[in-house]
Amino acid sequence: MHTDVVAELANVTKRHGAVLALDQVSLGIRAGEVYALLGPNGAGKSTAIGCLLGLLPPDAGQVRLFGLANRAMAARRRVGVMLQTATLSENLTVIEVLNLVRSYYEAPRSIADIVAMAGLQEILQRRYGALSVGQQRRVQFALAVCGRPDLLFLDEPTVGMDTESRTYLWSTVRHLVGGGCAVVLTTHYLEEAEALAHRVGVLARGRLVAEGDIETIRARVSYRQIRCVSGLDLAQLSGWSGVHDAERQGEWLNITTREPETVLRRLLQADTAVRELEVRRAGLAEALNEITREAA
Ligand SMILES: Nc1ncnc2c1ncn2[C@@H]1O[C@H](COP(=O)(O)OP(=O)(O)OP(=O)(O)O)[C@@H](O)[C@H]1O
Repeated sequence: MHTDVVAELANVTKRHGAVLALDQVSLGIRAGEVYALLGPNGAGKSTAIGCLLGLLPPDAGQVRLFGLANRAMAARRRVGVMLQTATLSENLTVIEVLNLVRSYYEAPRSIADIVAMAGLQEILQRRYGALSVGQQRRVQFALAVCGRPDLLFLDEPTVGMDTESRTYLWSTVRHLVGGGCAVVLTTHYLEEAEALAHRVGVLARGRLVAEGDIETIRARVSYRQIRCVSGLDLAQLSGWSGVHDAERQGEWLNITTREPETVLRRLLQADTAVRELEVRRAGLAEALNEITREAA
């Protein structure tokens, strides 16, 4: 085991009735990293988080936080959580909610720090229940960090947030992680995983089917995308050797291939007027699709 692992699932299996939600999953989250847990709906991400947090007892395997049993108070004190649902009193103002939750901790962050970290300046005196979804999300983030956690769980943290709030939260997360905090992130915004994650774990049908940094995961895709402006006939092009798929968007051609060199040579010969040529590896989305398809 890595010495700086702060949260760990070791061979964890968890069933919900007949559904095998986690199938012998082992993973470890290290201090100072963002670990993104990705995968399609129903893959087992929330179940994995529930097990790590001690909300769901595993049927088999071990769960440890900071090397301790995850229900140990000494471990739980060091954890901050922002789940998808939060039950907070609608009638309290934001500052009242913050002060209430701060009172649970021996050495909470100062109000000024929390306000700056979550961008709450404008809404401190507003009633929580009257805030927009994105504003409530910012308050929930503030509550998750107010006890100075060493391990932070962010479950779809930026759902409902506008672009500016999202970017703001990302920069705060980077700052926290720079200070040694570990973050477990689940998100369906792959842009968010690409922006934040040091490592990614991909769950599919309860199994951890891939793990590594973003580049390693992206490298699992064998396809390349060729994009260019060309007047070539789509039907003809689709029949070329090496072309997996081809589509036209106005004057643009998008070609998917596993043999970019072969296709490029022929393309340049067939159309000497080709412009705006671009070849790229498929993105994280295509990689995840391919990985979960293989797993199925
Ligand atoms: N309380 C429950 N009772 C029965 N089945 C459940 C329960 N909770 C989860 N499941 C099932 O376990 C599997 C894993 O669910 P889980 O919520 O962990 O997936 P997820 O990856 O978090 O999905 P999503 O992206 O939709 O949030 C799914 O098939 C789900 O239907």
